Amino acid sequence: MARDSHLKKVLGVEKLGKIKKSKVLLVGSGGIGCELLKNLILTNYGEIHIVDLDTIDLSNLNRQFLFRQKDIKKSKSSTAIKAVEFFNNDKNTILKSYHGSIMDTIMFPLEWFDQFDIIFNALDNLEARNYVNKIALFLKRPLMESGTTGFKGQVQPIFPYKSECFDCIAKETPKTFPVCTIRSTPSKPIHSITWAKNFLFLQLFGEDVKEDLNPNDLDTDDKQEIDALLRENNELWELKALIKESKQDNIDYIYKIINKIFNVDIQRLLSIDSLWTIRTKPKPLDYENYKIDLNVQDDDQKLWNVEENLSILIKSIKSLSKRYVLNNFEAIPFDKDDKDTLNFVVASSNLRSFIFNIPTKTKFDIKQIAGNIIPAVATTNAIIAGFSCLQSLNCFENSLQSSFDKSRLIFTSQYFDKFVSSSALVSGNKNCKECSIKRGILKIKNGLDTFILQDLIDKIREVLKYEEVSLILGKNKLIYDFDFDDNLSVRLVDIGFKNGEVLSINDEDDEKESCELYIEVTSDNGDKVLEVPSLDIPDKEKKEVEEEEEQEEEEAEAEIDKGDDGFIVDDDGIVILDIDDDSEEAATGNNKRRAEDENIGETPQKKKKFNDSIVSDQSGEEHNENIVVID
Ligand SMILES: Nc1ncnc2c1ncn2[C@@H]1O[C@H](COP(=O)(O)OP(=O)(O)OP(=O)(O)O)[C@@H](O)[C@H]1O
Ligand SMILES: [Zn+2]
Repeated sequence: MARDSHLKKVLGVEKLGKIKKSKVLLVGSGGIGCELLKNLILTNYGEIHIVDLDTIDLSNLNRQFLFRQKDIKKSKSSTAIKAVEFFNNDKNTILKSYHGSIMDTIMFPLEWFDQFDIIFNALDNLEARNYVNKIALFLKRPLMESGTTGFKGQVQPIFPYKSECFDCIAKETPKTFPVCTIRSTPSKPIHSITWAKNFLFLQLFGEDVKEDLNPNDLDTDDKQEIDALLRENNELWELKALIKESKQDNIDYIYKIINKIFNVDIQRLLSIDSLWTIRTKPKPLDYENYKIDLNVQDDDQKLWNVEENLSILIKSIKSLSKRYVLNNFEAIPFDKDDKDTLNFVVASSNLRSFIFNIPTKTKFDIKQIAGNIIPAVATTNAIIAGFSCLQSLNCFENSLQSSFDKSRLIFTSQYFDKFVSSSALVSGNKNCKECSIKRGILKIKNGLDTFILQDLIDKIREVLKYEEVSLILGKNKLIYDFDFDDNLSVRLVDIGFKNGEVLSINDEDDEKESCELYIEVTSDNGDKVLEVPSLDIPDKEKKEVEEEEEQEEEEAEAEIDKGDDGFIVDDDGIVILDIDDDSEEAATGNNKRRAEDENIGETPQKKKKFNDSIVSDQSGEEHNENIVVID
């Protein structure tokens, strides 16, 4: 009761009344989700449904404060709602949990989402975030998007078709390196680690498929270098054969492997003069000069010397080979928590770094890098969840415009003099593939196995006023266009129409905008229904004129309205975070190697690259001045 009167004072009777009547969806009950669930209950939201696909793991307990040791292996969402009963002792809030992926269209069809007034995302991956963003667009439902990575965090209130959506700003893609940098001319610790984890380890203990190296993919025009790489590839295949035949009491094969990788291959690279005109030459490593001690400690905080790295590498190869042979040559996956795989990567990457005169790293550091770990900070999650809840209160304004005006994008960073900053919401990106097009629901009732594609196309022409269309089902299945009419008399069910699929409609004459329809399949004992929504699809030209007018209006408004609303406003002061900017821009001409060396990029034609998952910020979002988010 005390909470209720306090909330009344802070929020006002009217707003609190609306909150109490609201039903909201919380997606994810991990680091942010646990905090957010508590906040939403303490704000007296009427009904909260929480979805998570996972069970509780020991590593969650340090920050997902609703979970205890006894809960390990239990469903996150149901455990979370049991734990919060303590805050919900007046039963003010109705709670419901679901164990499953939010992208499961059978468990969570669009009409299920439709019951919610606000959606909160507390997810850790791009795919699910993109999916929920799309759902919010279909239903025009406010979405509070949030994410953290270490000290960095972000809350993005999304008002579909009014503010930027989650996809309006391109997300960082995993960082990649040219094959040649990794295989021939590494210059940073990350290059050595990527080589050890994504090349050497896979070659020796990965899937039993010989890597098919295509010279066109190599980002180099140097014939000698290409020959060296191809030869190295074949020889590695032979080394794998050595491992397969290995006998545990004889480790000569390990010395052969080490000699080949750290000596013979390096000698071969050294013989290619063109590589070393401006670079420091690598120094081949002769293992015979070092004393091997198989009892050496693999201390994770200390930098290992060459002898220690060699000894630990030998030990790890020995142990991995044994596992490989015992398991009938089944691939061993790299796992940061698997001592042998991690030691292999640490020691071999450090040895490569010694050879190429690159600083070495501790096991602790390499584990973070190779395991793609940015430690989650409980406080950042708590702060971001707090802001997500606070921002949701703006959904209860009397107009969408007012909700938009009051809401802020919130950022946290690792800079303590600017730990929190915020900026106003902006309109959606006109070129956003998600929110620049119209959306609606295609209702198919009792007729999935009756209606044929021709029926649907007739309706599309009649209702949406397209003349000639092309249709794509799901991500990329072309089911009809001007030159492809094979499906016209095929039943929708046989083409692949099903509940939760999305149908993209494009104008073959390129006069009208495209649109997307969510396919909703239902059945009862009633009539057969095939209903295309009327969407008023704009003409492309007309849309452009409207957009220009809109932009002029916005600019005029921005001139007048320069006030702030009491938040910590710091639009100009948004800090540029440590995004590594040796990104790969396009360079022209054949001089690929030089372009890369001078850090001015490389050719856009390059196809094969090593994927470095480290700095990938998988679910990452780039915002304003390179603020990145996730978790
Ligand atoms: N498609 C999805 N549907 C439902 N829940 C999801 C989906 N994808 C991710 N999640 C959940 O979102 C939550 C994100 O929380 P968090 O970022 O703290 O991750 P975590 O898996 O709990 O922790 P960590 O990744 O650090 O071990 C997780 O509980 C995860 O299970
Ligand atoms: Zn968008």
